[in-house]
Amino acid sequence: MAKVVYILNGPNLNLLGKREPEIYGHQTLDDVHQMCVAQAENDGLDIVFRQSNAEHDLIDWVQEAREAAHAIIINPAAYSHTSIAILDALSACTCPVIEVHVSNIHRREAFRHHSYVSQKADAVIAGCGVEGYLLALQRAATLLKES
Ligand SMILES: O=C1C[C@@](O)(C(=O)O)C[C@@H](O)[C@@H]1O
Repeated sequence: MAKVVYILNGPNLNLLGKREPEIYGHQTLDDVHQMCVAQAENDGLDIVFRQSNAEHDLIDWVQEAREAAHAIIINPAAYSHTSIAILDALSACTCPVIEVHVSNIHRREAFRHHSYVSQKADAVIAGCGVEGYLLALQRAATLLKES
């Protein structure tokens, strides 16, 4: 049976492609979803791809992934910098967690430099544009092959 990777996206990522394209690029979240489906197929992985602007949805989905996923890829967006609750939910998971940021958060405003989620993440990918999602999937596939 194929291993399952949850790919969770936080607030405002529904506006990818329209929002600050000079920072986040021109590809939409739907494009990212399609790219991830194609790569996951190559790696023999099943993906669950979701986005919400609500912190509680992300927490509920991480709790769901705790039972259902073999790995979690998460772009918590602005909640990276504020949400101890998402960190706690991820900390309750035993599967690999990979954090993705489209932009290089370390080259931006100081308030973006710290991510609570990074404390739990096995890997952090930032500044690779939406390709970061594919790199995260590649890493998840490697970790799942090793396990
Ligand atoms: O919404 C986002 C997107 C982001 O997570 C990124 O993907 O680069 C970076 C965050 O600082 C920001 O709040």
